[in-house]
Order: sequence, then C-alpha cells, then structure tokens
Amino acid sequence: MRYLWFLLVLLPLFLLPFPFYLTLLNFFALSALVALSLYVLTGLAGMTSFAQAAFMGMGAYATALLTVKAGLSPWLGLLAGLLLSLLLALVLGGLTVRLKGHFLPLSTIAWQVALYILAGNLVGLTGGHTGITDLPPLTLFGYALDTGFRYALFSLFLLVLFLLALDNLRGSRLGRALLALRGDALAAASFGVDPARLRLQAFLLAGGMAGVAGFLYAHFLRFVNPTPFSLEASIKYLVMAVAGGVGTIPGVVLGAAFFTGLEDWLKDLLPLLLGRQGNYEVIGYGLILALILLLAPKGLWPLLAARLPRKEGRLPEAEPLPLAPPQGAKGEEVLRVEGLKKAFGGLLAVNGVSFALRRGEILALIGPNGAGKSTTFNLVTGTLIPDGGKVFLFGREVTGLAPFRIHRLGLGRTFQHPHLFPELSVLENAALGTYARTRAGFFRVLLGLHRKEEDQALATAYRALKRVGLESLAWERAERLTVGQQRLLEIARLLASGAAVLLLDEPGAGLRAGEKRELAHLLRSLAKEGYTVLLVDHDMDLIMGLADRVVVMNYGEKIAEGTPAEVQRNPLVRAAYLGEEVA
Ligand SMILES: Nc1ncnc2c1ncn2[C@@H]1O[C@H](COP(=O)(O)OP(=O)(O)OP(=O)(O)O)[C@@H](O)[C@H]1O
Repeated sequence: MRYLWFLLVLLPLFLLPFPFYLTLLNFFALSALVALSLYVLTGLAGMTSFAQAAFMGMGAYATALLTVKAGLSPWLGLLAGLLLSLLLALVLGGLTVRLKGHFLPLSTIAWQVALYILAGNLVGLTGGHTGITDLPPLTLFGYALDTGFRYALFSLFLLVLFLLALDNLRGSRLGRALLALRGDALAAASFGVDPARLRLQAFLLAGGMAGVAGFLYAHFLRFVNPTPFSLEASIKYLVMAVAGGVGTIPGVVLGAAFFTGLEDWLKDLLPLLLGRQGNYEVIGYGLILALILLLAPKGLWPLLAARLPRKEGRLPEAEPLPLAPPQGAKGEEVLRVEGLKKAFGGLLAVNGVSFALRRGEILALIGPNGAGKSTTFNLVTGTLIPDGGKVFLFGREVTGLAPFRIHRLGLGRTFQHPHLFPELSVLENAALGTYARTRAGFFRVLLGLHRKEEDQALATAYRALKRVGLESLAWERAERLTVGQQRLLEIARLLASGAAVLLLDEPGAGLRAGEKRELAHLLRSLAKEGYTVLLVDHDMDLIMGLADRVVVMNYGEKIAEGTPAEVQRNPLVRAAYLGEEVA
C-alpha cells in the first residue's frame, strides 16, 4: 500500500506538455520535503520550529558556494549542505530541546531571523540580496536535470524515498517513542526513553531534510538569495503541514500540494481583486488556515481519513521476547531504600524512610493523604532526586539516576493517572514498553532495516496484552478503553518492558469492585512468577487482601511495617487513620 506513493513520480509524465505545471510540481516536491521535516518535528516529537527555511538556506548556500565559487560538483554541494544543516541543527537543537513551552519556538524564530539577516549582509560571501547566480544543473548518470520535466522526476523520486523512510520511522520504536514524548515526557522516560537525546535526533533529521530541500531548490532555480529562506517562508511550511494534518504523512503531503497550488492562484487573483501589486497571498494563507483549523482542528487529512475504511491490524509472526523477570534466587533482595529524605522548601515530605523488598513479594505503601507516599515513589523511580538516603536495585546503588536509566536496570512504574497515548493503538501502547529492549537507531529505521526487531516488539506487546487479558482490544485506540482497562494496559506495558520490579501508583483507583478483584488476582499471579511489586493505594480492602507486607507512612515518616494484620492492630496506625488516641 505504501508503495502507492511511487505514483507521484508518474505525475510529470502527464504534465509533460505543460511546463508551467511542471515548475509547480517541482515547487510542490520541495515544499513537501520541508513540510515533512515538520512532520518529524511537530507531528511526531511535538516541537515547533520556525527555522526550517533557515535550514533550507544552509543547504542552498552551501551548494551555491561550492559549485559557483569553488567549481566543485553539485553532489559535493549536497554533502556540504547536509553537513551544514546538520551542524546548525546540532547547535540549535543542543541549545533548545530542553526548553519548555514557548521558549523553543521563540528561540527558533530568533535563529531564523538572525541567519536571514546574516545571509543578506555577508555580501562578500553570499552576494547579499542579489544572491549567487549561475549554479550548474544537477547531472545524473550523464543526464543534465536541466528541464522542469527531468527535475520533477528526480525531486519527486527523492520525495517518495523520504516518504517511505518516514513511514518506516512512524512504524518503529523511535516513532512510537517520539509520539510518547510529545504526549508525556515523564511517561516516556519511565520506559527508557532519553527525552533530550531523542528530541535532538528528531531535530537533526528534520534539519537534514530541510537542508536537502534547500539543495534541490538551489539547483532547480540555479540561483539563490535570502528571500526564500525567510521567517515568512518558515511560517508558510508550518501552515502547509498544520493545515494538511501535521500528525500524518499524507496530511503533510496534501497540505504542501494544496498550498503550493493556492499560493500560485492567490498571487494572480489578489492583486486583481485589490487593484495593486504586493505579497498579499500571506493574508489569504492566514485566513484559509484559520478556516481549515476551524472546520478540521487536526487538519484536512484526518477529516478525510475518518471516512476511509479502517485497516485491520495484523499480528506479525515473530518470536516474542520473554516476559518473565530474569531468574534469580527466590527471596533475594531486589529493592532497598535507606533513610530517604526529601524536603519541599520547609516541608519534610519524606523523612528518613527505609524498607526493602524481596523477590516475589508484594509490598504496599500506605498512609493518609500527604503522608509522602507519592514522593517516596518518585524518589525510588528517579523522578525526584533525594536530599538524603540511598536506593539500591538488585544490590546496585541507583540513587539520583535518571528515570530512563533506572528503568533500564529492571524497574518499571505506572502512574496515579494512567499515562497512555490515546492516538496509538492498544498494541502500540504496550509495545512502547519494549523500547529499552530493542536497539534499532535512526539509520536502521529510516532504511527499513528494523522490521525483524519491530515484529518481535509487537509480538512481545501482544503476549503482554494476553497476559493481562486485553488481547481482543489490541487494535483499538487506547482512548476507547475504560479506566480499568487502561490500568491493565499500563501493566501490560510494564510486562513488555521486561521489568522485574513493578511500582504501581494507586492501581486500584477508579476501578469497580469486580475490576479490583481481577487486578488483585493478576498481581498475585505475577508475584508468584517472580515479579516484585511495590504499590501505593488508598483502598484498604484491596491492600489487606493482596499485600504480603505493608509500610505505613505519616507526615513523611515510616510509622509501622508488618503484615496487613499486624499493621491493622498497630495503635500508631489506628491513630493516624482513625484519629484514635495512642495509649
Ligand atoms: N512538588 C512538590 N512541591 C511542594 N510540595 C510537595 C510537592 N510534592 C508533594 N508535596 C507535598 O509533600 C507532602 C507529601 O506529598 P505526597 O504527594 O508524597 O503524599 P501522598 O502520601 O502521596 O499523598 P496522596 O495520598 O494525597 O497522594 C504533601 O504535603 C505535599 O503537599
């Protein structure tokens, strides 16, 4: 099905008698390439860049300088353009991917404007606003790509290669992880994603793609000046992607096609309507974007796609990875917490808490509201860094390690409110768990060399869904699950990750009585298989029937520890919960 994209390469054949439309087709291919870079950045990773035209400029100027001023081959120009745009992405990404909220888009605007001004002012190097003329045509296998027809064949072929590569990315561990990052970086880190690194890689890929588009642009027009690489151009590409549906590949292509045609039409129409010349098409752009987003908030393609029949999911035939925790001696200590401390300002949220868990044990952490349970949880998982005390996992100190590192050592967590990704299928949500157990990097994924591993990841996810009883919903979107099913899916994701120690934050919250019984049954059978479970919950019935041992906290301190029956009898616990006087 995805190979249907190759039909695009046939378009120039139909338009052969119409040179004007061949030119438009070339502009479409170039725009689509830049807009697709925004699919990676915005659609997948959830970052907004207003600097894609600047990356294009890098690609264009690098090849212009090398070919015109140094007389080198355009293919060396492509290499230089790619390297230069990657370098810019490394610097810009390195400085900005950790920024939150509006700071990232704002800083890309600053870079975009600065580079545009630089291109205009470095007259000696770039020719200023006059630019660099007479770039040589590209030649391929002895053929000069010096007509609109030949160039369109080449640029569309390249576009299709990128489309297939991005389709590979979407159906891979990296695509899922990027989508997860967009939704919830904390959850993504909890199953082993290094957010800053992955965001930077997305930035590099997007920058490189825009650089290639710049190279194509330069050798198509055989002339470069700063105008096509301005902030306005960057906004235009963003508009294309967003209007078409930035979260989908066909949407971005549709947006690029729609706005390339529209721009041309508006350029002719608006001066006629307004009675004077000028770049009024930007106004038209804005109005049409507003209209599209009003009618189709996710863009044009999702609106159309909702009417298409849904594809049936297919389970790959692959040997799943084992779910069971790595073998170890029964009863060995797996998690130890020693004297943990955490203060928020003057408030001691956790004050010297210690406990340990043995393999196959279920330990419940309970206490009244504000006792410090969630904070303890976050200290163990690495989400918060303790002010004092130590955490050991399988005998190894992990105090203060980043959550994704702690996860990779075998500790997985769920959240108080299920952190799932609604637009992914149930199977894909579970497959996110396999992220740290799989290896394919960007190169392998883009070239489609990750299939075997991907099949294995999906088979593992399916096995995990089966383990918790959700396999019949594998191809549903996660947003359609009930709360109880969402909690089970979070557990399936943990199982798929191969974690041996499961930290469950209020797994019973929001569940009906029957669902709670099923959950307790599942957790008990997991513990029998050798999983170790630490859970926080408020539901005393659930905990008393489930936990082997209970640690009770109050005002940040551990006030009791023992079997459920022991702690229930403990006067300090009764005082904390029921306000009874301690004798
Ligand atoms: N990020 C934070 N900044 C400031 N104070 C915090 C922060 N997180 C928790 N606290 C405070 O620390 C104390 C312990 O909170 P914590 O969430 O760990 O308790 P809890 O036992 O999990 O409570 P609950 O059962 O209500 O979830 C509370 O007084 C809370 O207000």
